[in-house]
Order: sequence, then C-alpha cells, then structure tokens
Amino acid sequence: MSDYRKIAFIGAGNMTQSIVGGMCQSGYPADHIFISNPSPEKLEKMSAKHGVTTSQNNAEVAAQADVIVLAVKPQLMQDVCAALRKEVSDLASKLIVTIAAGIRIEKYYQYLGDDIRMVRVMPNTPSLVGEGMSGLVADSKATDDDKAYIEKAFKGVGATQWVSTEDELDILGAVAGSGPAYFFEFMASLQKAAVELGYDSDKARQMVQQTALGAAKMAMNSDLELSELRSQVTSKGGSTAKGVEVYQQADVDGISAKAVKAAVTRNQEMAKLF
Ligand SMILES: NC(=O)C1=CN([C@@H]2O[C@H](COP(=O)(O)OP(=O)(O)OC[C@H]3O[C@@H](n4cnc5c(N)ncnc54)[C@H](O)[C@@H]3O)[C@@H](O)[C@H]2O)C=CC1
Ligand SMILES: O=C(O)[C@@H]1CCC=N1
Repeated sequence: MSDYRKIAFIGAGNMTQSIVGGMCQSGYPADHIFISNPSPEKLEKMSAKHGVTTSQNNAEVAAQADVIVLAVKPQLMQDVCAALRKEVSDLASKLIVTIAAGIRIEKYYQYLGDDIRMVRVMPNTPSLVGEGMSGLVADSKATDDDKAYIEKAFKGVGATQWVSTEDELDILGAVAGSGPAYFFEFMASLQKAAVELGYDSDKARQMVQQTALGAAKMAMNSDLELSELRSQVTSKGGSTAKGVEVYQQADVDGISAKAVKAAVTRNQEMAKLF
C-alpha cells in the first residue's frame, strides 16, 4: 500500500489541528486527508488553510478513507463509534486509530466490532510544529504494513515511541501528552516572575521561550545526564545555585511525581468510565 493512505479524522479539535497542520507541512498530500466535525467553523478554517476535504458528517469522511482517526473527547467516543458502526459498512477493512486518552483497545472492539484492526496513538500538540512526541501501541490484528504506515505518518510530525502495553501508553500520555501543558505552566511562571521584578512582559516571554528551546536542544544533543547539564550551569557560590536550591526545597521531584501520577490515574479512570 502507498505511503499515503486516505486518512479521515473524526473531530477537528486542538489535537487534530496540530496533527493535520504538521502532516501537511511534512508533505502528506492534502487530497488524502478528510476531516469531520459537527460545527463548520473549524472545518472551514482547515480546508482554507490546508486544502483538506471536510464534512459535518462523520460517516461520509470515514467511508472514503483507508484509515479512520478517532479524535473526539473520550466521553463522546462510545456514541461516535456506535454511529460509525451503523453507517459505515466496511470498518474491518480499514485501520482504526484512536488518539483518545485512557480508553482501552478492548472497548473499541465492543463499540466497533471485534474484527477491527487498531492502533492507539498518544500524540501531543507540538505535532503542529513538527516536534510532537507520540506513543503507539497496536493490537494483534494490525499488520506490519499498518504499523509502518502509522509510525511514518506520526514521524512526519515529530518523534515516535512504540510501547508494549496500554498501561505504558497511560504513562507516556501523562508525561508527553500532557507535558506541553506542564512546560507552558512553568514557562508562564518564569515570565511572571521576571515581570514582577519590573521586566517587560514580551521580552520576558521571549527570554523564557528561547531558554526553554536552548535547554531542550542541548539536552537532545548531549549524552550527559540531565542532572549533569544542570550542574554545568550551576557555578559554585553563584546565582543559579541559589535559584535551584529554591526549587529543590519545594521538592520539584515530588511535585512532578505527583503530577504524573495524577494524570496516569485520570487515564485509568477514563478507561473505566468510557
Ligand atoms: N489536546 C491534547 O493535547 C491531546 C488530546 N488527546 C486526545 O485527543 C482527543 C481530542 O482532544 P482535543 O483535540 O484536545 O479536544 P477538542 O475538544 O479540542 O476537540 C474535539 C473535537 O471533536 C468535535 N466533536 C464533538 N462531537 C463530535 C462528534 N459527534 N463527531 C465528530 N466530532 C465531534 C468537537 O467539536 C471538537 O472540535 C481526546 O480524546 C484527547 O484525549 C490526546 C493527546 C493530546
Ligand atoms: O488532557 C487530556 O486528557 C489529553 C490527553 C493528553 C493531553 N490532553
């Protein structure tokens, strides 16, 4: 099968916009991308921006595609799947991909029939700028071709990692899926701290985001442990040591552990609820 299968996104929200934006930039042909959403505004924007085909009818886009990406909120998934099952006759001939947090593959067999082939992907919004981090786990029916195809599609918008269990995908989701929000929260707090000391807000934002980018690039280009990279900035008796000490006293490790655990727990709850 071609590198570019026809792919339909059900739901045109933040995550679909990020993935499709990144896919189009990476050269995925727009005439192979279909998107549905109940309201027309996001669809109009996406078709104007990328030239993709859109519809307010889920079944219409799903029927045209070889791959269906379920990209609605977990609480809507059961109803959306029930309608697709009723209206699209050959779901078993398509690859079903879901990006929803929590919901287990087993549930999709109940919703769509146990003859479907499935991959669960946990992406994140930096896919929009080609710097996504996506986790993937396939069921036993997905073929090698399916797995190669979906890995390549998501590699087009960033890095990918296969995980072997859905429990691991919950962890990946809690770190990488949710992670941009944690980094934005932290970046905004640094910006605020500079502004409170009298620094210009726009300039504070620029220095925070450039520093975040620089730190991430250094980490990516280095074999050193992250703690060693931190040490390299921390001159003995210098200013960084004073700042780092404040974070350590506030137990930054404990805070991250609690945050990731809380997100994993919510993924597990959603697995039960939806
Ligand atoms: N936003 C993120 O950073 C990430 C989100 N996810 C997952 O992606 C999925 C979507 O999340 P977001 O894009 O953030 O949500 P969103 O709320 O931005 O988008 C959901 C879209 O689905 C549409 N929708 C509602 N009912 C529908 C229906 N019956 N049929 C078709 N579309 C319908 C909504 O109008 C909306 O445009 C969720 O399941 C979430 O767990 C996964 C990883 C990261
Ligand atoms: O908040 C959520 O549930 C989704 C999953 C990861 C990021 N957003």
